[in-house]
Parts: sequence; C-alpha cells; structure tokens
Amino acid sequence: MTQQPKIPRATAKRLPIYYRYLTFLHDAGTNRISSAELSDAIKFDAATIRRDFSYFGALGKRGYGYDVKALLDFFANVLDQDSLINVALIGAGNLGQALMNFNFHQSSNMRISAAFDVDESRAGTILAGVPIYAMTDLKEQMTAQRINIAILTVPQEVAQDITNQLVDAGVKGILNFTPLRVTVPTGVRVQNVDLTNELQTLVYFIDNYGSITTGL
Ligand SMILES: NC(=O)c1ccc[n+]([C@@H]2O[C@H](COP(=O)([O-])OP(=O)(O)OC[C@H]3O[C@@H](n4cnc5c(N)ncnc54)[C@H](O)[C@@H]3O)[C@@H](O)[C@H]2O)c1
Repeated sequence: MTQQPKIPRATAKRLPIYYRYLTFLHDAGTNRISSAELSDAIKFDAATIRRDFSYFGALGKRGYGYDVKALLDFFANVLDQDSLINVALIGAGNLGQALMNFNFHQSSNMRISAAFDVDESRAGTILAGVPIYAMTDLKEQMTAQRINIAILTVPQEVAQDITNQLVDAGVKGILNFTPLRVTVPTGVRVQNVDLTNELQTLVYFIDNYGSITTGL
C-alpha cells in the first residue's frame, strides 16, 4: 500500500462505508455520482463527504461529480483491498463464535484465519472453517500466518494479560470487545467496540434530537 496522508479518525471510520457503497454502484453500472447523491444514499452530509474526499486529493468536478471507478480504485488502494488480511480471534466463546460465523463476509479481503482459546475442549476444533488453537500456539501461528491484527473476545479479567501476549507475538492492532481499556505500547493501536455505548448513544440522540441521523 502506498503512503497515505494523515486523516482524522472519523474520516478513517467512514472509508469502508464509502468503499462498500462505491462497489455497489460500480457493480450496478453507475459511472459517476455527485456528493449530494452519495449523501442521500449513505446518510453523511455532502460537505462531510467532500471534505473526506479532499483529504485524498479526490476532488469531484463541478457539474460532473465523482468518477465511481476512479474513486473505487483509489479507496481500494487506501484500504489495502488487494492484499488478504488474516486476523486472529482470541476467546472463542459466545461472542467469539458469533464473529467467527460472521467472518466479515462483506469484505473480500479480511478474514479470521485463526482463533485461540484457553479451553482445551475448544482447542483443536474447527468452527465455521476457522481452526481453534491452544493459547500455547499463539506466537507460532501468528508468525506463521503473518497475523498482526487480533480481535479480543476474552473475559475482561484476562484481557490485559492476553493483550501483553499479543504484543509479544507482534500484533499491531487490536479490536477490543472487552470492557477493559487495555494498555499497549506505542505503535500498537486499539479500537474499542462497545455495543452498550452504541445503544446508549442512540437512545441519547433519540431523546434529545428526535430521529436525526447521527453518522459516525
Ligand atoms: N463489546 C461488546 O459490545 C460486547 C458484547 C458482548 C460481550 N462482550 C465482551 O466480550 C467478552 C467475551 O464475552 P462472551 O459472552 O463471548 O464470553 P464467553 O465466556 O462466552 O467467552 C469467553 C471465551 O474466552 C475464553 N478464555 C477465557 N480465558 C482465556 C484466556 N486466558 N486465554 C484465552 N481464552 C480465554 C473462554 O474459554 C471462552 O471461550 C467479554 O469480555 C464480554 O464482556 C462485549
């Protein structure tokens, strides 16, 4: 992937949404789109879309809009869609298994390729095509499969310990579903996912602003 400019986190979170919708447009034979039409479809305001695109120098032409194929190629490169990204999942319990079943089918280039669990009855089995390994295999498998992203779905009491093991195994990014805000060294990124927060935010917006779209 080529070097990309530094962009705000909120913009980065919108990129996969742009990419998915542009893929849809391209598959449907649409050649160009205006920021207003995009805005209508994906529910981000047009000014936000224009600003996001401008970070990458992707400037639409007045009266023409954006070339769908050019944008799609551009975002594919930004999002590194051409290389397969193997992801590890630690903690193959209720949530972990749901994620393994889901396995990011909307994305053509990301997949959970290995799961790990301390429970010996789970290790050595395969779920939804994903092999579950013992924790003792963590470092070896992460190295062999060139995995540097992990999903954390273990109980919060062990989250920091597992994070340390992941860092030791060379992880660069953790998608953390546990309620613990884990500590990592510089150079390792953590993205926290908390459905309770999301739901509370939704309730807050409905209570305070009616049914407006909040975006990201
Ligand atoms: N972010 C969210 O919205 C959200 C939603 C649901 C659950 N969670 C969190 O996700 C985590 C998992 O929840 P769950 O319901 O799947 O729990 P679970 O008990 O069903 O699964 C946890 C799994 O982790 C394994 N495990 C325990 N200790 C381990 C260790 N030291 N090393 C490796 N594996 C270990 C267990 O054997 C089990 O398979 C919890 O921290 C929970 O709070 C978050």
